[in-house]
Amino acid sequence: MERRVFGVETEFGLAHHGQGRRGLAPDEAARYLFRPVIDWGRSSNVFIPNGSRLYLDVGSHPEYATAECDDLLDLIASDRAGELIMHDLGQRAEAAMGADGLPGSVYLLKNNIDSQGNSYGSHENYLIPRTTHFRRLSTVLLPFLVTRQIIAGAGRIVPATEDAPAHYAFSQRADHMWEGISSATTRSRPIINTRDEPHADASVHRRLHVIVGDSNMSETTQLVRFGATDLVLRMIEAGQPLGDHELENPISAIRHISHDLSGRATVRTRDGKRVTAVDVQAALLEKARRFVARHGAHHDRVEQVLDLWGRAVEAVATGDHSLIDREIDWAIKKRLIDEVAARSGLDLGAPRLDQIDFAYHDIHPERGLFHLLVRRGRAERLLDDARLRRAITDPPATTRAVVRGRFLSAARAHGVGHTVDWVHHKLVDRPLEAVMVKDPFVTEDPRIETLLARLGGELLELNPAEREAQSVPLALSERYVRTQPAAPPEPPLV
Ligand SMILES: Nc1ncnc2c1ncn2[C@@H]1O[C@H](COP(=O)(O)OP(=O)(O)OP(=O)(O)O)[C@@H](O)[C@H]1O
Ligand SMILES: [Mg+2]
Repeated sequence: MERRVFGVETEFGLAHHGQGRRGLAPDEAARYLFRPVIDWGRSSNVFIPNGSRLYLDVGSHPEYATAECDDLLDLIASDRAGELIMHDLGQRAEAAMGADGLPGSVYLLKNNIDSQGNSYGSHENYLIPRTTHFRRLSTVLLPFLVTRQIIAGAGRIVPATEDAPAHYAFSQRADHMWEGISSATTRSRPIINTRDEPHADASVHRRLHVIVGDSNMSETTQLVRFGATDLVLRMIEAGQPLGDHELENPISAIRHISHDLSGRATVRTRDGKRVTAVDVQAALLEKARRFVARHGAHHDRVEQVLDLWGRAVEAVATGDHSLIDREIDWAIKKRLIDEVAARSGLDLGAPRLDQIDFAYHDIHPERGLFHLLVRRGRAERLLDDARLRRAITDPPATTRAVVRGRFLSAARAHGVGHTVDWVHHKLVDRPLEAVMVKDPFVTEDPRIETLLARLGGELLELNPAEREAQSVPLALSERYVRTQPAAPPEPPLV
């Protein structure tokens, strides 16, 4: 595909630590967290002006799904904006709890395992042509995803069991995946979910739903995670021969690989060979390099993706983690844990190191250890604060998220009931005029403008300072005000 749509959904861990008393249970804390969202949108499942979705399912893992992006940096910016939005909600929840006589601290973690061992996800979405052969997803993409943890894992201290001492693993999610490819619900945790909900023209496209990834704190790790996956998909789509690494048992392989930091653990392929994660990644990387040399780079970060992908594979193969310990989450975090362990004479089973593991994923910009490492120059960034701040309010400029953001912001300014999802745009009073935007690459739609024009009145767009000054979370700030009273509206069709 020349242009691809990407989206990533992140579920956050949530905890409340009470001051001088027990903290709130996570579901109660979640209710506080989403109070401004419900006040704003009358629901705990809303699309917001930047085109993304905020969602609180039953349970207590608030979710943010980025708007559709067709550019990797937009995707990373939108995902990082999600963290800032959650942090803003967290600070407000903390204040509201305090006002209700429940002082304490709200913790929001962008990781995948809570202290009870429950797992929650970071789901990737890739638009692919419907013609992509399913078989190649299992022979090429699945082995790529099973081994991708060595280049994009978030790392984790695994507590001691009867069989093994405490140790450091590549991945947070690996031990929590149960199937290879399946169309079952995401609850059964297939690595690739084939549920057919393309949010696009179903005769042309599929939405590939990848459940296996770890949530990343590091922007550079995200770049290699999404960028390498996109390159592998491009090669599959181009019909490029990529060898066959189909695994005999992807689920035992993903666990086995995660727990062996030497990268030398072997797993069996369907045709009886034994391969390591390094073998699989190095082979696909080499193919990708040749593919790019032949076809050219399709975006301006391709070289950076290939370079970092290469260094990550080399770091694991040689054990020289310093090649990536400012850019890849598992290595950034491991370096910190190793230093504290050495300085304090602790072994990996020590509770203090466990706390560091969690605190790395704390999204609080001052308290979170990943952010501290960035400030100390020990972790790289790709995007500046201004870009992240824009992504809180503005949709990515090159996809239909622009249309969604415009529609819902305008409908709000007009004070009319409306519903939207990834594809649909509807005014409650005019259900027959609902507009479906199936093409995720369009950025304007005359039917939407016609529909909005029927509401009469002029809208004035507020500038960033005016949006900041509103008393709601910035992500929920109004984009327009109406400057004239509405003309008597045209009667709806029904
Ligand atoms: N046509 C598309 N192709 C690829 N990704 C898309 C497309 N349309 C939307 N997306 C992305 O897919 C993600 C959908 O997130 P959402 O959480 O709503 O979906 P879901 O996982 O199917 O639903 P749920 O979480 O309720 O199970 C978003 O990140 C969005 O940007
Ligand atoms: Mg989702």
